[in-house]
Amino acid sequence: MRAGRAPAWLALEDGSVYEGVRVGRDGETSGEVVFTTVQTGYQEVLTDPSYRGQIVVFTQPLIGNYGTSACDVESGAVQVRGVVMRELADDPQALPPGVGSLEAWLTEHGVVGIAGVDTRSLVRRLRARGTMRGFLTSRPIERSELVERSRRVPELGEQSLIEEVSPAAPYHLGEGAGPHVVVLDLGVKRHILLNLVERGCRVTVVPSHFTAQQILALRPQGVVISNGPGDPAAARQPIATVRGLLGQVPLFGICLGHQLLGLAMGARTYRMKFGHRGGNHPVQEVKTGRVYITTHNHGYALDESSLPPELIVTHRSLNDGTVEGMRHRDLPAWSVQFHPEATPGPRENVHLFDAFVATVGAHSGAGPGAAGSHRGG
Ligand SMILES: NC(=O)CC[C@H](N)C(=O)O
Repeated sequence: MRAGRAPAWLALEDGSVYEGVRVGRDGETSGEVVFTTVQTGYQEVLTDPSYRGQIVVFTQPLIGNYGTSACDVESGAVQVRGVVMRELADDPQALPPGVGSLEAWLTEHGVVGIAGVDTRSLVRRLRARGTMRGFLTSRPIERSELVERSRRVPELGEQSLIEEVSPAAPYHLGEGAGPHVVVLDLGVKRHILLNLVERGCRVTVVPSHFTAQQILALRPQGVVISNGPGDPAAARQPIATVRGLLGQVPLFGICLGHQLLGLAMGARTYRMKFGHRGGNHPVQEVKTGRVYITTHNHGYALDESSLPPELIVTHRSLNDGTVEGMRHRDLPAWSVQFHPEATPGPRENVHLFDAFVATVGAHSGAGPGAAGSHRGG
């Protein structure tokens, strides 16, 4: 990292303050401080709408070493509230010609960041005490005031994060000959949409306030309930929507969508101590015993003891036993807590999109989603 950078500070609600150097925009920001163990894929993380409201700490000590690209984004904006790293790779000579630097990209997107932080100690603290709220600034402020500001940050459940990332109006993608799939967009990652389009689906993306009736009126053959930010239990309208869709059309829930499927059926979610975020989480498929290395980004999970008997657990985390996937015993509805689109991360679960598209095809010809009754997506 180049010398002579301006200072910056990160304060946590437990009273600790980390000093480092400023990266990105001059200014201040605040949010829930979480860490991810991805080794590559910093742009995918920073643009994933599920991180809305959060300041992300990278455990990988060197960030930015392969620059930035327009393909590696999960949405049109940087979604995190702030970024924390050990070392920023900021030597422009080290990048191939034409490849932009991470710092220029962060500055362009108005992101406030800090580097030079002992991220190992910070992550150990977050693991020991649990996720905490934080305040990040490049302006010198009294230490007690820094900590006080971190304590004033609203909890995720008190913020309308889904509304911030969901589109204002429906839109269409894909012109393939495959099924018509509606995506309830609660902050969907771009690569979930691309996986559907690549499989020939005609996709209608709808805003988070769409009701089950509005969605069924579009005559979908399948519905994907997307990932998204915040506390799932606070997402009242989407929970009601999932309840109304269940049994009417095949459903596939991803991450937040998985939690909402459980909540819609009366299960409970809880806030995890420090969550799962990374590209290296082992998940076991219950039926086969097979272990997959998967991409995660969740701070909440379904309480297995609260699941109704109709919901069968299909996947569990090998790190801590968290429910990572489930299916409905009788209806075409299933979900995963991890990210099958795998951006960033191992692609070994993209076959779940094949399974969904095949199920959607198999259910066409009966009910409101009949292929022949589709009026154009
Ligand atoms: N990636 C997601 O969809 C995250 C879901 C939810 N906001 C959580 O943190 O658990």
